[in-house]
Amino acid sequence: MRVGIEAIQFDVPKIFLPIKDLATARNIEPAKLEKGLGLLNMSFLDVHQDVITLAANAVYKLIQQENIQLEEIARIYVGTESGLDNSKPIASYLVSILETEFGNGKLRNCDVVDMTFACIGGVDAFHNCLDFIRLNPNKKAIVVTTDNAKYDLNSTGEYTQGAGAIAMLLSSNPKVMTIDQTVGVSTEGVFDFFKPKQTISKELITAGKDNPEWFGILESEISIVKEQPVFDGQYSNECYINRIKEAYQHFKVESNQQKNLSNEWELILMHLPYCYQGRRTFIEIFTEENPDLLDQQEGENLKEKTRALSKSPEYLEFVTKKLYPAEVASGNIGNIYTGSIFLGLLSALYFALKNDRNIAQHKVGFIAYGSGSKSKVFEGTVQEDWKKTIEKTDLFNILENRVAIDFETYEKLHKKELKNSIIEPENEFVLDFIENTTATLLGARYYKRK
Ligand SMILES: CC(C)(COP(=O)([O-])OP(=O)([O-])OC[C@H]1O[C@@H](n2cnc3c(N)ncnc32)[C@H](O)[C@@H]1OP(=O)([O-])[O-])[C@@H](O)C(=O)NCCC(=O)NCCSC(=O)C[C@@](C)(O)CC(=O)[O-]
Repeated sequence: MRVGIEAIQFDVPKIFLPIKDLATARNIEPAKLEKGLGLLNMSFLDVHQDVITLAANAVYKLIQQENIQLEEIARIYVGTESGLDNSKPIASYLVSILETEFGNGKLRNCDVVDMTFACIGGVDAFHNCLDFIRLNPNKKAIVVTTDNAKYDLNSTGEYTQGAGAIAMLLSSNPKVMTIDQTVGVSTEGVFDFFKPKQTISKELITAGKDNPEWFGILESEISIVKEQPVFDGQYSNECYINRIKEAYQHFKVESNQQKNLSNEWELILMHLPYCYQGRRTFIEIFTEENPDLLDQQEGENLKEKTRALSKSPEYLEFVTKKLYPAEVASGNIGNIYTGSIFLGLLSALYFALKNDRNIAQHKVGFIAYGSGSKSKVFEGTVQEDWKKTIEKTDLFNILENRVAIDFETYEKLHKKELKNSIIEPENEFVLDFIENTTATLLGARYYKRK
């Protein structure tokens, strides 16, 4: 049976910080970030936004674009690692937001939930819903990924920040792409990047009561989830590489394909925690799959030869054809955690469309990663009708029309010091207020469309 992606949409903040401004302010050579890591611009949330507004905007656009009747949606599964509540999922917020717009009770029989496993939680929600459709081919599901990839100021994660949401309609009428059932997996329990509940003192909670970052904390409680992760950057890279190599091998075994898959795949879509992480990692697989090319490289040992191969015309041509199309949006947005791999998919398809590349019926490879850690590798096939839906997303024009903010504004937004929006919201969902007086609703978030 054919199941997969019928349509896709996205939402990102209308503001961004140019990476060279961050580099200058932090005394980092701009070339390191721009040429070394591939970073150009970084999306950042405006005052009226959070991960729920991003998710709601992406789903709203998907519903309008595809003229979806809410009653026909059997599932809304959210992948996120930026949950705003330890009990009530983002999916539940989406139900009330969408019903306010499209009619009360329309999602009463819809199964909704959030799934969390760092950046791979969106892929988990995606696979879960695809399996559901395989069992129920007459049903449809929406998978939403939404995250605010926020790191501490002055940390090595700071220049990899980003924010955004992706919404996908999954069905047995996959006009954009079919997704195969076989999945390669590699898992290991590690601490490369995580968001532990931070224990803080009662005094600090009282002092911070008016800080929106700590909303909803009762004075009797002493734990909060901090937005920013605890992480070890270079170790997380190591985990990323190891998991991906293992999942890739597992995929070959599971799918009975011992051939060179990277040759078979027309496009390769990887989780991109920053733009060039995919190309800096894939060289390891390319090396194993091209031993003759490796032998031709200069160098005393495997490490030196691999490095030489990574700069070779053959690898650069491979990167330009297969990896670069997915990098275009990433370099202009930053990490969006659970949505990063799907943003890569949208970017690659939009890029192919704009460059008149004929990719219908071609196979693409997905390589997902989530810290903690897990990688999943799987395949999809682009469908004949892919162009019509992808064109409607207007991806590159929307990115082009965003507004740059200066470094000072960025720092104030990061510290939540601003009260007024940088860009007045228009045709979008906004966080209206957070209840802070009624005891039984303390911390409840309310949204509206402006
Ligand atoms: C990712 C790191 C560790 C990077 O750390 P870093 O120290 O900023 O950069 P680096 O030293 O690893 O690499 C810099 C590159 O720039 C080059 N360079 C240097 N100077 C120049 C110059 N002048 N001109 C041109 N190039 C220059 C330099 O040569 C090198 O390239 P290479 O030689 O290796 O190819 C850091 O940004 C970080 O800590 N990020 C946060 C964690 C992270 O993103 N980890 C990635 C893997 S884990 C993951 O993907 C999961 C995650 C994070 O998404 C979370 C989740 O699952 O929920």
